[in-house]
Amino acid sequence: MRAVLVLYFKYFLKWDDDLATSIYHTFVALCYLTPILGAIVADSWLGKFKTIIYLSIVYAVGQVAMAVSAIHDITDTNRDGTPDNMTFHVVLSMVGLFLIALGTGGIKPCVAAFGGDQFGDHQEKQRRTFFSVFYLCINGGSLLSTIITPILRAQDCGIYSQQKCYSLAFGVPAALMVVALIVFIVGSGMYYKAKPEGNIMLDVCKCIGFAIKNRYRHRSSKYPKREHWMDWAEEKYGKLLIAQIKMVLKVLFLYIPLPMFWTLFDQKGSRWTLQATTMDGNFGSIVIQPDQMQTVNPIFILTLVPIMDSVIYPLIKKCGLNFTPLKRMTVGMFLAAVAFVCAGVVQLQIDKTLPIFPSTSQSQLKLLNMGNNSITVQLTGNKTVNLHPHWASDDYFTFEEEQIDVTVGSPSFTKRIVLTKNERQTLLFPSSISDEWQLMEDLTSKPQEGNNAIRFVNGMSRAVNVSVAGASFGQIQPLYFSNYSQIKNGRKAFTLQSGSQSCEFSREFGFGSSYTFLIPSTMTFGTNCQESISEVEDIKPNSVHMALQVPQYFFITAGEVMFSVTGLEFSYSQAPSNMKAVLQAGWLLTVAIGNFIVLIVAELAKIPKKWAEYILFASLLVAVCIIFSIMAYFYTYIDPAEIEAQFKRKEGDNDDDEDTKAKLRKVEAEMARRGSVSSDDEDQRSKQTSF
Ligand SMILES: N[C@@H](Cc1ccccc1)C(=O)N[C@@H](Cc1ccccc1)C(=O)O
Repeated sequence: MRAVLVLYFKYFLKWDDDLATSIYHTFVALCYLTPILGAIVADSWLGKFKTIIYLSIVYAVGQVAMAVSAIHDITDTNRDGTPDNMTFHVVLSMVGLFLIALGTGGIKPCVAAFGGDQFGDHQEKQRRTFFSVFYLCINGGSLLSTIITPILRAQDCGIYSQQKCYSLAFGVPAALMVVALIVFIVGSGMYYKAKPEGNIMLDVCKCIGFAIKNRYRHRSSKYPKREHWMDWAEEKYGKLLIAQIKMVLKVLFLYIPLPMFWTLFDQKGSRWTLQATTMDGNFGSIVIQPDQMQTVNPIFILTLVPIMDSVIYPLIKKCGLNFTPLKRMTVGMFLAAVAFVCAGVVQLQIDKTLPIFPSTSQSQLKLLNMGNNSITVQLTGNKTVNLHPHWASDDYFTFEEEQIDVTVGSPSFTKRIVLTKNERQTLLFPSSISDEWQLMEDLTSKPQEGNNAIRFVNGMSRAVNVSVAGASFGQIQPLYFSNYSQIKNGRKAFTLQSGSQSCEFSREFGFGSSYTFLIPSTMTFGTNCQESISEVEDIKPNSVHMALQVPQYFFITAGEVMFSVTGLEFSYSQAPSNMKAVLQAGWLLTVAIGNFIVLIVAELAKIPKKWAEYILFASLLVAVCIIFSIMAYFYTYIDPAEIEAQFKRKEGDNDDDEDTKAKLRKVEAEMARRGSVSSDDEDQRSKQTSF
């Protein structure tokens, strides 16, 4: 759905680029923030199973709302193919997106934690595999949707008029979501469903608040220190709750540096795609568009996750190395930094091929002879150029002056030309040099999105109409020129028409070039005018191949597998039983914060050299990686189920309260179900050094 969202905003709702991208990013950020709500609902009230079901319904309703909002016929009363009441479509789609974000919040943290719940403590390996499979599924879905949804959107549909079918692109995922929900409900009897234990988040907040207040009240040195600041809640709250809060806080503290990973990771969708627009995407029989390069990430995930799980990790274990989850995450961060170094190196190669555009104190000029005779042109600074008929100077001349004298032919004819600073221009010489000279504004940057910028100069004495599939250059007046039109890569056939006569010529285009085509006065209209048209290359096509981005995608994805898949499993295994979904949401929060940092960094990091920006990001991540590895060094892995059992047992011994004893029996039954060793074994106890 995300794959076509921006296009829906732009072409259906008719929003401009800025509004479309802002709403898109807000929606994505909301999708990673709402898990906090979903997790609180699951852990405190509904339990994970019911939360997944209810919020999947919310999600499906949101998706249906999106599909309905994209039916143009609903408000197309005059049947001209465009909606007549745009407010209806905007409001319905915003409601739809809000419901989807809310639904995502319920599903994402709960599915991961609910999946984890299905495994006992003796099934650590299987649980790890589950998190890998979970990740594979997300990426399989992501890959399929990026391929299928644009195809669905490209279909024409409608009752009164046929338009691009956004409703199908939103409707098919809605239908699939309903099917998935039914499958999930049908399997209900097969799942283990842990019961929620009341409003745990409220208890947690109250307990933390009390500990802080109590610590402040006893700040005087006459009170003995306690091992942990949370121990100041002991007067009012049970040891178990305090121990559980300590577990969560320890993990959350460890999460502080993690958003930096996602800050780099999320830039593959923005900076790396922009980088791809300055590269050549021709892979022989297939041509890759810049934004399609992003699919390399899920493709690599689908191959790297099984390789890591079945080859790399076992191999490392065989070598006798203890590759703990936190070590994996550290290596993952480091690999992401390597990916950015690769991106920097690729950028250096690209920079070498980019044209040198004029600085703020310079202007650049190209000369184009429209006439049928060679001319000699002399420019200020003793620059002399011979221009053949219908020919242009090879490159631009750079000037620091604001105006220059241009002298042509013999007997010579001189004109003073006023140049524009920071601009590129082309000076057109007509056949009869005493006629008016035209000055055209050229591009001072590569055309956007890997497109090619094309324009025509009409050297004929009659108007010519030029068109190409998907673009029209309009009617070009004699001895005048057209505006630029953006065309995609591939072979393009142009039709030139003057009165009842026409002719065609075609040409292959790469990525990111700019051409001026001259229609000479000598051209005769026939079936083919291929030979007659002169072309002037203003900006060379991209020459650094997009395949050079593959190494950076490989490293960032390898980093993602080590960091993200491990992080999901780590968040589950280190969370107390009643806060599993909450810690999953905490993990997703690091993704959300990373997304926000990207927005801030995009504004702040205005380094003129792009390659230096990549290296800066890589260095920042290495610094964060070092901080994280130090924090990880001091982290002690725990077995929350075992700790909880010990506390319950102790509470049960000291307490005659039936409720506590019932809770203890429940925990022990749960431990037995999970196959955990419920013993007083000293060895077991010593495993949890911090508690
Ligand atoms: N490799 C990415 C591909 C992707 C991007 C956007 C949406 C779906 C997939 C990926 O797997 N991203 C995951 C990362 C993630 C984070 C937290 C919990 C589970 C997975 C994503 O869902 O964004």
